[in-house]
This record gives sequence, structure tokens and C-alpha cells, in this order.
Amino acid sequence: MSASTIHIDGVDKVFHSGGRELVALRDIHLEIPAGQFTCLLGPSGCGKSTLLNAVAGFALPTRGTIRSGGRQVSGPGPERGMVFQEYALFPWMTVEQNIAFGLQIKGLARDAIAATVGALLEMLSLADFRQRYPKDLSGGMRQRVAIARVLALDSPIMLMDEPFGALDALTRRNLQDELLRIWAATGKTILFVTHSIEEAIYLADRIVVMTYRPGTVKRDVLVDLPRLRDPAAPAFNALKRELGQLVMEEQQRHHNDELRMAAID
Ligand SMILES: Nc1ncnc2c1ncn2[C@@H]1O[C@H](COP(=O)(O)OP(=O)(O)OP(=O)(O)O)[C@@H](O)[C@H]1O
Repeated sequence: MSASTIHIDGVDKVFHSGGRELVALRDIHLEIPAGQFTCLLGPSGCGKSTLLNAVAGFALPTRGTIRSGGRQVSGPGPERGMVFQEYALFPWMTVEQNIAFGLQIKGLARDAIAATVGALLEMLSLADFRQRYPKDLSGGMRQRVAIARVLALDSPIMLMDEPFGALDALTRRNLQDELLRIWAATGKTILFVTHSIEEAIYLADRIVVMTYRPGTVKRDVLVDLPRLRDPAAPAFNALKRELGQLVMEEQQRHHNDELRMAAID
């Protein structure tokens, strides 16, 4: 069994809040092979982050099991690195200190840390910014640092929760291209949450469309288009329309649910 295979088997997640029971995930089964780039796609509230957090080991399922590399997930682990939307950098550390942090915790020798950090600064075009603090960086640069931090630990699995959601369109496309390059070069397994249909088609080998509450797998699609993908190509647009229809159905359910809840309150 490869260290980077993910098995999600019969997973439910139930939250209790304000005296109500909320079934966020129901009976999710997914097998994600090593090296696959998978996107979880769906409108707000369909449980994408809940599922990703369960795989990360931050919030375990109420029922069912998740295994990574054959081992049951019971908490965060070094084989699973997480990149969040909100960068999650230490504001008091420079770019290079942020990237080096995890390696220092692991107790690596100073030379080895310097070599890894240097290579990542180059790979993510951060070399000129190594002495800067996060507050002096653009959103795109901060997210590069966040990705470099996870890459430094060399986790075979990368979990990414809307990592480019806060970026402008051009920066977003640049980082998508960089991520694809890194993924091709490293062979990592990537599980990536997005609510952007175009982003999912641009990036993924496989798109898992989720239903709105409870979150279940609505459609599991393999994307068989050559990379780099052209969002203007007819096949890209045909898939965009097909997925758009599926996501819209779930958005409508979300909307109806909000109206129903407003009527109860
Ligand atoms: N800690 C929690 N306590 C109670 N309910 C929660 C908790 N975390 C998430 N939920 C609920 O679970 C459902 C799924 O939330 P989740 O954040 O996973 O959705 P999402 O698809 O990632 O949406 P978004 O794109 O808005 O982040 C939502 O209805 C949310 O309100």
C-alpha cells in the first residue's frame, strides 16, 4: 500500500449545535489512489471542509473510517500536509523562517534545512522575498509561502482547503499552474476543496461533486483532458455546463433550506 493512498469508508459526520442535530456528511465512500489530483466540488455548506478536516485528522468522523497509507487516521499526521485559505503563517517570522519552522521542529541539521528552504524559495519564486514578513507580502505571495511550508515537510499527501479562493483571477491562475507543475514533479496525492467549477476542471484528474446537507457524493467524474487545459476549449466548456447543472441543483437545495430555516426561526 502506497503511503499516499486515501481510503474513506462509510463516513458520517454529525454536529450538534443550538439543540439541533446537523448531518454534515453521510455515508461517504471514496478511494483516492496515490498521486491522484482530486477536487471536492460543491456549493457552500455541502461538507467539503468537514470531509477534508476529517482526512486531516482535525475532526474525526462520527461513523466510518479514514485510512491514509493503510493506517487509520486518528489525528493529524506527518504524511498529510494541509494548506488553508487564510495562509496560516507566523506573522513574527520572515518568509524563510516560516518555511524552515517545520524542519527545525523535526530536528534537521542546519545545512539540510538551508538546502531545502533554498530550493523551495527558488521553486516558488520567493527568493527575493526571503527576508520579508507576511504583512509585507501580497495574498498570492503569502499563499506561495504557505505551500512552501507544507512542501518543506515533504508529506506525500497535500490537503488544500480553497487555497486560492481569496486571490485575484490572474494570481490564482499563476498559482494553479505552479501547483500543477509541483504536483507533476513530486507525484503527491492532492485533495483540493473548491467551489469553483472552472478551477476544478483546470486542475483535477477527478472531481467529486457533493450534495448539500447531508453531504454525500452526487457525482464522481474522471477528467480526461490533456494539460495544460484550455478553459475556452469545447470539451472544457461541455464539462463545465454538465457540472454547473449539478452544482446549481445543490445550490437550489441550499437556498430552499435557508428559506425553510428562516420560516422556523
Ligand atoms: N463545528 C461545527 N459545528 C456545527 N456545524 C458545523 C461545524 N462545522 C461545520 N458545520 C456545518 O456543517 C455543514 C458543512 O460545513 P462545511 O464547512 O464542511 O461546508 P463547505 O462545503 O466546506 O462550505 P464552505 O465552502 O462554505 O466552507 C454546514 O452546514 C456547516 O454549517
